[in-house]
Amino acid sequence: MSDTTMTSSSSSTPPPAAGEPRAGAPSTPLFAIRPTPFAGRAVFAVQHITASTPLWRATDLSLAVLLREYRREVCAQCFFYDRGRDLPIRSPGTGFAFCTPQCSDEWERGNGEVGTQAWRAVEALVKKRSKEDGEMVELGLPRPGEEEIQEAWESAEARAVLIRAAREAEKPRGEGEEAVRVTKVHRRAVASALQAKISPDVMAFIVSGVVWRHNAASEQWDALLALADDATPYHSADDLAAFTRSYLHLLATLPLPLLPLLNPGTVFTLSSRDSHNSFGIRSLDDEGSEFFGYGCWPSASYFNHSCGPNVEKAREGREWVFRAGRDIAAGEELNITYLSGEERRDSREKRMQTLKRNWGFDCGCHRCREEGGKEEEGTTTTLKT
Ligand SMILES: C[S@@+](CC[C@H](N)C(=O)[O-])C[C@H]1O[C@@H](n2cnc3c(N)ncnc32)[C@H](O)[C@@H]1O
Repeated sequence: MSDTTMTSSSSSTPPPAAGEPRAGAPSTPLFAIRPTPFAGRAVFAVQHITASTPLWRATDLSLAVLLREYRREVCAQCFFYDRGRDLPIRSPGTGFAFCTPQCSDEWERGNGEVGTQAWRAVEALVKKRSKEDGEMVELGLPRPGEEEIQEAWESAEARAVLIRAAREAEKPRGEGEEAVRVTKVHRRAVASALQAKISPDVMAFIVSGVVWRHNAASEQWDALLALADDATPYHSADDLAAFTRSYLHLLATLPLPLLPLLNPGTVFTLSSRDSHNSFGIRSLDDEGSEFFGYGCWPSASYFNHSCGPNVEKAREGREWVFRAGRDIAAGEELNITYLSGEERRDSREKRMQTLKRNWGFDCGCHRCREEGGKEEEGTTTTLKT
């Protein structure tokens, strides 16, 4: 695979045959994952489940972005939030805050030495620059198509080659090894990447994903690859530009051991899986009105959405727990809701718009079909076994 191939990404194991479980998919005697006619795979009860039964606990957080504006108030490890108060422990090097020394230690352990160094490097460069625009996602702009995405990454990679060569020169040379020749052209490529406009939250997305991949076992990467993907994950041309710019900036900045993983293939794969699978990390009271950021828990990403869900989900620190919201018959599809508390009360039309805008699908759940007066078979189905 070339570094700029956007349609696939290397997996360490061959894809499973039909009917075989997917890497990282949840496995329990209570439910099974099966294909549906119109909504990809979904989760189906394989036995009668009584209300409140715990169904699944997702502990497999992969990449996560804590928006920069919340970094003093939300614990970077367990996402604890004290109604806007600054948290007691602050890591000046990385800019993250923690609720306890244990959370701070766990965060460092999870990121490892190289990961912690990477976050320090990013903080040092973001701190030097005022927060620049480019973080706001303008809605309603056309999304870049596959060709535009491919071209943007190819053009970024042409510059990346020069930056990589300049960074190679930082490596200590062994005896007899020829020194890398860095010319004006290389230095200009590095300087221009460093001067480009910065997008701190996009940078955080890439760093989180690349550090996670660096530390993850190959099965964890396979679990991410197994998720539903989005071939056009960028909201707008500006969003795509923020990604290619941040990629070059990070190439000029991150610790050398991360550079082999920092390539268009990996960065695109992270966006393509994040797009249809991330969960918002929100405040736990007030119906989640504060949006701190988002993260991807591969094992939690097999539940389809319903506007009248039968499964309740709740975040407990860094984990998600799923429980039956009511009695569920064997064969019924298990659905969560992708809508926030407020959005759930919206009209059918508004809910459908929100889901289309944020997730890119036309909701085919029972509630939407009933409210739309449609009789035909929709996308949410019952498993007939
Ligand atoms: C988190 S994934 C859920 C699992 C996914 N169906 C799969 O095959 O991996 C979210 C995607 O599932 C599909 N989906 C989920 N709920 C749906 C619904 N109510 N109607 C139509 N499609 C839905 C959409 O393609 C959406 O982007």
